[in-house]
Amino acid sequence: MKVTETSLPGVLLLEPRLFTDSRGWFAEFYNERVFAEAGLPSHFIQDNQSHSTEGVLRGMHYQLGAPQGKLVRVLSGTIYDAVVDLRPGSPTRGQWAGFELSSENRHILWIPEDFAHGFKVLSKTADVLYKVTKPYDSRAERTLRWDDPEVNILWPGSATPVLSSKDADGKFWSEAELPVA
Ligand SMILES: Cc1cn([C@H]2C[C@H](O)[C@@H](COP(=O)(O)OP(=O)(O)O[C@H]3O[C@@H](C)C(=O)[C@@H](O)[C@H]3O)O2)c(=O)[nH]c1=O
Repeated sequence: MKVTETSLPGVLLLEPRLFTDSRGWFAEFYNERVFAEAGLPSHFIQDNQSHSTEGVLRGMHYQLGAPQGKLVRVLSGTIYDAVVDLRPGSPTRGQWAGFELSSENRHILWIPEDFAHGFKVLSKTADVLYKVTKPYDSRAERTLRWDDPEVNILWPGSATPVLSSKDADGKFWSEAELPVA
């Protein structure tokens, strides 16, 4: 597994080793020992999958006071995955980073706790699978606006994304309840 640091400390891009033969390929996407050696959590309590059509944008989501670490990968299609650092005291708080994840590149994104997370679907459809470290808690759930002008995530594509009503009502950075130390 190749592990690459990103512009946001703690956010890691993982590339599993591919074993190719005449039948196709094989790869380990999660290995408890390898994750522990890389300093990543090796205990995940839930696997989630979502299926979306082109132009759908889900995000930017976080759980206040009950943060989840997320391990994100794409089973089919291509997404632009974006994270915003919300960590109290972090030198990169308020900064974002974006990554193209696809079933072709098989990249995996590790997102630590206290990041807002979201993605936009760039292919006809996309299936996204992600493991989380802590339980889902709808009361703790918060949405930061995908198009907040202060954070200013540069999403690919010009069309207005398809949003849930919850995400369309996301909070601007200036008014959002953010994690505190
Ligand atoms: C996230 C989640 C949702 N649900 C339910 C609640 C709701 O009725 C339905 C759809 O939920 P949402 O609209 O919040 O789904 P979605 O917009 O896909 O939410 C997800 O977005 C990505 C970007 C993330 O990072 C995830 O952590 C999660 O917040 O599924 C669960 O039962 N368990 C869960 O863990």
